[in-house]
Amino acid sequence: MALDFSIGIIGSGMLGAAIAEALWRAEPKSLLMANRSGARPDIEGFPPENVLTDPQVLVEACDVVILCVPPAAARDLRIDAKDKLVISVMAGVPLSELTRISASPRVIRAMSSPAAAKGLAYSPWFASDAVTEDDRARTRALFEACGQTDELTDEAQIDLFTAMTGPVPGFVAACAAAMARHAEDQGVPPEIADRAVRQLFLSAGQMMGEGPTPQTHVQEMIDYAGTTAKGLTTLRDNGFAERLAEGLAAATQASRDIY
Ligand SMILES: NC(=O)C1=CN([C@@H]2O[C@H](COP(=O)(O)OP(=O)(O)OC[C@H]3O[C@@H](n4cnc5c(N)ncnc54)[C@H](O)[C@@H]3O)[C@@H](O)[C@H]2O)C=CC1
Ligand SMILES: O=C(O)[C@@H]1CCC=N1
Repeated sequence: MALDFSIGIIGSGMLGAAIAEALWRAEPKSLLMANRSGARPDIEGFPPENVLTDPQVLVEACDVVILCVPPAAARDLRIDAKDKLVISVMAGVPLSELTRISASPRVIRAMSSPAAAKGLAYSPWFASDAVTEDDRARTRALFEACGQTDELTDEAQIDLFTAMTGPVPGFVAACAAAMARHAEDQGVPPEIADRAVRQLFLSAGQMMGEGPTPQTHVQEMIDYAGTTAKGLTTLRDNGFAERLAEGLAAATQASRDIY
């Protein structure tokens, strides 16, 4: 679906600017942004006059409004968007609050990531009862311009994805950093460890973007019974998945507690 509707983004920080970059590339009918300073995001060809300082002026000019301010700022944000589709990508702000903030019954709570700028975000979303099929089509189109997207049937899972896919490179960076540190501990110069690990994660990301699932990749390497199998089974037997799950659960809980 073409972005044949007008879109406004309130908040043009790291995430708002990344989503705007993706949407601008998809040539929407119109794209406005609002922030407190009126500063223009660094997006090639984005007209400075499309950046406003009054969120309500933006709302009145748009069919779809995306809320992208910090969760703490959402407490004081009030717009009158009662006949608009309102989508939030804010961490931890519940669906019920979105109607209070915007006066719209047609609200969507979503998660996305700054990888949207490269068209690589994963953006799951959960819709209120009043959201129409037309709204759903627009939401899908908008998030497909940012990468991959899914509609969820359980709002609580948005907190899980806030932990898992909202931060990019997030938990994957933690794994890369641990590998680089191990190489350095074995005497590898830091710049070589850094280059090696970046190349590994770049190639791994591309290989896992298609083909077998990650679980299948792991099982295939274990079944191959070579050097990697020894390492993977050691990780498995020492609770790697369980420790990672603890980290994700803590971040998920932080999303539930933030607002
Ligand atoms: N940065 C990230 O990696 C991710 C961020 N998020 C969520 O996206 C939202 C924005 O995060 P960032 O872009 O990182 O924040 P940021 O601090 O980089 O930018 C916040 C933006 O909101 C604007 N703003 C703040 N208060 C405002 C108000 N009352 N009215 C209008 N504009 C206001 C600021 O001027 C700025 O443009 C947050 O709710 C965060 O939880 C979600 C996923 C990933
Ligand atoms: O860490 C954070 O709070 C933001 C929200 C989701 C990902 N990053």
